[in-house]
Amino acid sequence: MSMDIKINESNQNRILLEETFYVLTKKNCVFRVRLTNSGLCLIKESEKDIKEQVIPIREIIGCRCLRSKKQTKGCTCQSMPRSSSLEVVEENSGDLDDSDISAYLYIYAYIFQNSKGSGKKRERTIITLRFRSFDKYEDNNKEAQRWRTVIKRLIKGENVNTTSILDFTISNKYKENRRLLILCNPKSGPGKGKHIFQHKVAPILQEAEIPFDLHVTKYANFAREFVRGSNLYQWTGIIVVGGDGIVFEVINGIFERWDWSEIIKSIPVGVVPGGSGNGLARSIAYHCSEPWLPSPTLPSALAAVRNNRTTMDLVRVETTSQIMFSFLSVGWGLLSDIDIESERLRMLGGQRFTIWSLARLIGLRSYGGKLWYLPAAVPLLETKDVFESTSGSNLDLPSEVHLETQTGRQRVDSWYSANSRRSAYFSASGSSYQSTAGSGGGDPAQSVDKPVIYGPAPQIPCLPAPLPTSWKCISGRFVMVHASYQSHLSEECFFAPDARLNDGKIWLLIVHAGASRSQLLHFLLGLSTGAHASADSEGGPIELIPVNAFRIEPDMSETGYMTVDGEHVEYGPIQAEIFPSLGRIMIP
Ligand SMILES: Nc1ncnc2c1ncn2[C@@H]1O[C@H](COP(=O)(O)OP(=O)(O)OP(=O)(O)O)[C@@H](O)[C@H]1O
Repeated sequence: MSMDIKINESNQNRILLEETFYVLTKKNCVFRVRLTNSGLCLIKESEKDIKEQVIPIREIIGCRCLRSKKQTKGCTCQSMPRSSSLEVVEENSGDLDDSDISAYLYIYAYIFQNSKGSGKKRERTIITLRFRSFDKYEDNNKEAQRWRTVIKRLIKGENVNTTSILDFTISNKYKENRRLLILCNPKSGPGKGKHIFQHKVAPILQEAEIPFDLHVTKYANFAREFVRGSNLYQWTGIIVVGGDGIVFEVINGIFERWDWSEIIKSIPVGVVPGGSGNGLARSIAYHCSEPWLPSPTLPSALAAVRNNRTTMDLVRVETTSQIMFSFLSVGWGLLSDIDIESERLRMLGGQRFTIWSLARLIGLRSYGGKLWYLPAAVPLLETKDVFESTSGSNLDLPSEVHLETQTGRQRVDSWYSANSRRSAYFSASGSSYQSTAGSGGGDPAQSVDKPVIYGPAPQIPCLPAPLPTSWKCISGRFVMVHASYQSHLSEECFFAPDARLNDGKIWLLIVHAGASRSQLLHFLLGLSTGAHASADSEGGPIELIPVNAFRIEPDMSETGYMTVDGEHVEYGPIQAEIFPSLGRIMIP
């Protein structure tokens, strides 16, 4: 066992490529740059000392080979000298400077740094390596391309050995085989979806040299129809730029395809937050210990370019008229009221929830009905990615580093197990269902076409059928019943602190009508920090219970709101069951 670890460690640190570079502006300063399976190591040797910094491969997102750009002649009356900053272009550009035989390798990294006060933060760093050891550009380019190929393969998670590097010649240079579908909602949140994509995501895709096709949604349900009707196999991933509503459309569009099981396994979904809630994007960042800063697009953009993906629990939701697959929440009562009624304050972004929470607390409502739930049998097992900080004495790299060589040198998927565990109760005989109403967002009263919903077969009795005695039942009045399968319902709502993307549990929060206003205020304030979720809540006025499935039967003499992933669905009986790890999601 320990032998294996040693072999593995030495493999991680074996030098794949090494080169010496010089900093033109600093005399007697030499950089030895090494590439190993675990990262890019910069060793700075000066007269005074030797310093070293390793940039882990997981912090590098891409690299590009470029040439220097032809200098444009300055105006004759120009008195200032031309800027010394390097201008580079693509190898095949008509604008390149033939007189410079150097090949430049630009390496783009987003390095974790502990900034004072604001905790962990990623800083963009560009390392420029100038290859000019040879007399001809072609030979220098050959070297730069070799480095590029090794770095790209390492980013993709491939294990590169020293013998294969010899094959990384120009004719065998790295070719990207990924292509992303971008679905961007221009109307999400404060209406900045397109801006976010152009300014925050596209530049990172360009640095990573990942091609993409951008489709801007034209109307509600556009993304759902697009996913349902397109040849998705031309893309290796789907990036959604928007809020949870558009993610809901994409996921349900997948389940409206007969080949849903193939698509859900092979094409991961990534989300770049642009909505007013952004519960999924926030939960992914939390799951991966990524810092969440005021404009939190970086973790999502990084997830889009990396090859990392993980499984995510999905929940099959059944109402009297439709079946849908949910990734975030099912709600009845207070939080759903806030979600739907605050729509009119959409322009305020996330603030709308806070303002409407206070309004609803003053005019508090409760709803009568029955709640059944099936408690989760197995306790939660937490798996968490930990970002290690680089050890040793750091170089404190600035945001740009220019270096150059010396001249003149010579799982068995859960839906299968779900099918095999089909209970004797469910009524549907296959795994496709016809909705009787328009499924998905918008006004539930508005009936559109009737798409077939495919997906795994249910494991619980269908909605009107009686439930087994193993289910618990509470009958009474509720301020709310809200279920979540993610840690965060929105950027500010830390709903289920112990929930993880794939913990296999639905976290059911029950607020009984007996809860006092001060308990409710305490509860609402605690939602932002997770303080509301105390360990021994069971039996109290506010309970948080992990379950596998639940059913709500509201008293139909009253009216109210019900939501699935923040989308309005018809008021009435509703039930939900977990399908652990059914989805695939991109993670940073
Ligand atoms: N071009 C469009 N015009 C009008 N509505 C659209 C358009 N594209 C998508 N939509 C609808 O906008 C709704 C809301 O979008 P989205 O979820 O992206 O933002 P949000 O509601 O602000 O965020 P969140 O769901 O996180 O609160 C979606 O349900 C979608 O159906």
